[in-house]
Amino acid sequence: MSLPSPLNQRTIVEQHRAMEEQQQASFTSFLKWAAQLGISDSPHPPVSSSSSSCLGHTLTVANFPEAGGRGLAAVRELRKGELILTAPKSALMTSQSVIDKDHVLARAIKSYHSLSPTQVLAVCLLVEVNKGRRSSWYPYLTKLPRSYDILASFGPFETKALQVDDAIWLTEKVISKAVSDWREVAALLEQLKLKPQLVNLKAWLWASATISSRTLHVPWDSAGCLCPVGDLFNYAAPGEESAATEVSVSDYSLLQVRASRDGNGTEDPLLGDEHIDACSGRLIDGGYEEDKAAYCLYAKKNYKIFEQVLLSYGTYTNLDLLEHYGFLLNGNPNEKVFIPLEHDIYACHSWPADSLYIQHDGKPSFALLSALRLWATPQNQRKSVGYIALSGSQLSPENDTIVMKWLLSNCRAILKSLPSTVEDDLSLLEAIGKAQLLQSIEMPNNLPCAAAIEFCKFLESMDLCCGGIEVVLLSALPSKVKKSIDRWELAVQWRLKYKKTLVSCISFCSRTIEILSPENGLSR
Ligand SMILES: C[S@@+](CC[C@H](N)C(=O)[O-])C[C@H]1O[C@@H](n2cnc3c(N)ncnc32)[C@H](O)[C@@H]1O
Repeated sequence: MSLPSPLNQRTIVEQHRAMEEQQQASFTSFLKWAAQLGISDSPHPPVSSSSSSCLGHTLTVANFPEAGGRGLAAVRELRKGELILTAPKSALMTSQSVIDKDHVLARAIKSYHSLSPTQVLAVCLLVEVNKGRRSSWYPYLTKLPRSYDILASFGPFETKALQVDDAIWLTEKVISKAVSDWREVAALLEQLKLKPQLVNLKAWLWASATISSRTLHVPWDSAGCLCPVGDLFNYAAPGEESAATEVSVSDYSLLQVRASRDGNGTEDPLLGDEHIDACSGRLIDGGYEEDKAAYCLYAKKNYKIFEQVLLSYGTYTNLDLLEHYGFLLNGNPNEKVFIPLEHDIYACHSWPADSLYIQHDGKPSFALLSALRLWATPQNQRKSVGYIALSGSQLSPENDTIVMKWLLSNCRAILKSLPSTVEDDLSLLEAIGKAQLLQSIEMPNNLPCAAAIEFCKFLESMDLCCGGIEVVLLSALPSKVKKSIDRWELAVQWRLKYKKTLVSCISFCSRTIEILSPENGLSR
């Protein structure tokens, strides 16, 4: 196949422009609709709901290709702690608000007591989508993404591309949970006589991903709420903003805390806590405020005009971000790399397993270092030095050398056991990026062996034979292939970050061993 001719390229550009204009017009009417619901970025919203937009005083919708795509930008300088968006309770889409207005759904759902709050909200969402233009949420529903890249949407090829057992295990677990959740609601969806395309697994995955990646926490429903416009804020890791401000900001999880969704919606005890700004004595990101009967969002830091205004949905590793939101961060300060630990390492301390990891900068976590120091101590001496290790202090240079050597050789062994190297992954990402940019898949002839094999396997998994093809235009391919390329890229990016952290750990251990060596005079 050949690349588009200049004439065809012009037609594509024109089509694209026409589509953008159409989208802009529909967004303008969406923002007007939101204003009518009482959503506003002004601390003093107009009394009548005749405003032509809910934005413009503080925020505007903008595109940030490098940080989340569609998001919200400041239209003026914002001060930390300033109210930036208010959405009254009536503008929040919750299970209750949908069920209250739909008697058929209310009657049907009564017989399904065992469904979790998240399942109920997903059913409500599908019911509203099924209504089409008749739904009072229609302007909002049409602005939701058509598909998501969260782990539950990964296919077998993309799952395998994660390469690391823990990540593959988690992906398989979330996929099978999504399938079993769907099976549990299948009878209800049938009973509600939704259109066939809304009762299948694909639709269920879409609804669950919408909830996973967009709901805000509300105190009365552990499934959270969907907040038009309020769900357009992209994510910044908590703590990132403190570098730019004087007061350190506490970590308040604004979007729904995921742990609370697991099981039967048991609340996370932290959710009851209000995380208060040390200066203003007020919620930092925001939350539902009973006295105002509204969801109120506040600037987490000072913003310059046109800067993207971000929220911290919570503290997440890159795997968590992929699981719940379908993206990952470069330089995520909360990244954790877990490595396999032998049983006797666990047996000699009481640190929780999830505290034993390698940090994003390659250093072992406080607990991992402490646990390894104890494990590297002869068993009969552990009791007497236990408190020193627990306090984070070095037991001896020799002990630390053993620990660093253990870590170093384990990181090396893990890297060796993985099917591709850092260099392979970098080449693969370049090839994937080129395919996305040129909108065509071409098997590059200079790929390293492991990357070339994977590229070929991708083509085969998409039923695009690997051997004979030269160029396949993405625009001519089903969206399934384009989505798969995006997810494959995420998987490669994730495993590359994992490997880079192990490489940093190896460097850290080598440097430390060097410093501790007798030649440096630090050994006793
Ligand atoms: C609450 S929505 C934010 C608005 C979203 N960009 C949109 O267009 O509707 C959360 C989703 O935005 C994207 N996102 C948010 N923050 C991001 C970031 N820092 N980098 C990349 N994607 C991000 C992810 O797809 C995530 O699931």
